[in-house]
Amino acid sequence: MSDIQVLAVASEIYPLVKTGGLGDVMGAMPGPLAAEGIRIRTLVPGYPSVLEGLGEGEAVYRFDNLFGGPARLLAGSVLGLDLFVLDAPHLFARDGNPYVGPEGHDWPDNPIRFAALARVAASLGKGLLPAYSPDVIHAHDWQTGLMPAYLHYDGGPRPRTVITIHNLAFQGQCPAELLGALGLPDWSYNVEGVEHYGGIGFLKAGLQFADRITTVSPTYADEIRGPELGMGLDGLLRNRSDVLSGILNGIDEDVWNPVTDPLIAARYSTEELTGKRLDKVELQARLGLSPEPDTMLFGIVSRLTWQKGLDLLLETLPALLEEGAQLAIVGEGDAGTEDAVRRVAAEHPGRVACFVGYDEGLAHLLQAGSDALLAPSRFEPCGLTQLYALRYGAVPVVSRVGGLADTVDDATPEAIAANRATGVQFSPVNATELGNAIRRAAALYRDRPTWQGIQRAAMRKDVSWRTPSRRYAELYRQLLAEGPAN
Ligand SMILES: Nc1ncnc2c1ncn2[C@@H]1O[C@H](COP(=O)(O)OP(=O)(O)O[C@H]2O[C@H](CO)[C@@H](O)[C@H](O)[C@H]2O)[C@@H](O)[C@H]1O
Repeated sequence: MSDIQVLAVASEIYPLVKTGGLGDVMGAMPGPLAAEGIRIRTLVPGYPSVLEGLGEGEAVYRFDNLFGGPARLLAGSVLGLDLFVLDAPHLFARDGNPYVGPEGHDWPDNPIRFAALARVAASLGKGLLPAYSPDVIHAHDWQTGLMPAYLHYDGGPRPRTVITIHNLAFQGQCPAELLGALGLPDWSYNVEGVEHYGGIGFLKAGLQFADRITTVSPTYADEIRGPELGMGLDGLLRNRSDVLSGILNGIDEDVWNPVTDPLIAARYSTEELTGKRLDKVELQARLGLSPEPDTMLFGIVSRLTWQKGLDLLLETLPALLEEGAQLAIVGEGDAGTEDAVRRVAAEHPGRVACFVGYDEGLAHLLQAGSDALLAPSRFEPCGLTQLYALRYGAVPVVSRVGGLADTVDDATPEAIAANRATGVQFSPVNATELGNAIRRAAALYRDRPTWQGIQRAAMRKDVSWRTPSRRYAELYRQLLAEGPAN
């Protein structure tokens, strides 16, 4: 079987640029997929951190005027990742977060910035570089949603297309007046085209025109077909049910491995957990929690948004403190939630601590040092922090939604007896049930042999890319077996 060439396009890729799980997935997928005969090259924006990581790169195309300024397409490889980097200084030469400016608001020209990215991906599918012709173009999230729409309106032969929803909450909506500026024809503005609730919907356009739609867990693939979690796109997703599927994320086992992790204080394995205790002491010291290695420590590392249920956790805090436990929070996000987290930490010195900001090393230490990892999300397409937690023996305590439901085995008496319990699940998602789950986890923690059994089962669980990469390879092969796109 010959290799399949896939052009992936996304606005993040770890380790060059990451604000959350999207970056991790884009950085982790190409390696395992290569073993399945899938060659992935990823097109990403030339943010300063990306250009710095790329070094020289080879200029393979020059645009005199790409959406308002000159640009270059660079090709190169970084740490085994084959990249195209869109060096468009008028769009991407901005420090800090890729999406928001220093005042914390979205960059006003985000529609143009990401239309340019999608346009270049589509053009690569239409022969921009004679030496490179991808079989499939795979878009990820709203930033790249216009790619299948451009190919549709360009007409003529084109590669097959896939779009993956990493988070339906972010849809990329902009005013209809931008249609021309985005390079879309007048007739694209209708409900069967790019129109979405009286504007232009980037993600909507992708979902409308991609040959296949995937999301990052089977349960989320079901949930988004319903009005509750469909976020206004459930009707479209129901109509396209025959091409929609859920493929779980895996983790990068080279980056997230407690046996080798250089970012934690002490390394450990399923057989030898002593190091984990040292990591807990280090985490307590780093965050200013009382140095109590035997006290149960709950951790959470998350974007601080409504999705992630931080407000529920703060409401449930009395239950956690009544159990005598400690809480470590690492995250950044909504200003109100950031303030609430700081306030709670100040009110409970030594018992609750937080780091408000982004710190990759601390995220690793939190996984290594926590006894239990909280993920009380209201919805969760897949979730990576509970997968890292499984690998690091930080027993996940999660809401039973999306990928959390699919990846954590609840510690029922039967599951414990059968040695397959790997965490604690709760439902429905509210503060009362979260409180009950925290109490249940604390009771299990006090029963040391049972707790260690759960920890070890968690650490042994396969959270690698092995199965997911087979599923993606199958998807690409099925798509190509259907013959030419036009
Ligand atoms: N303050 C901080 N400092 C350091 N690291 C931090 C951090 N806050 C978060 N992180 C890191 O960001 C990543 C978060 O990934 P998740 O998949 O859990 O959620 P996210 O909502 O970003 O991703 C979306 O996309 C992914 C990928 O498909 C889906 O799994 C998920 O459900 C969906 O919401 C983890 O690597 C975590 O350690």
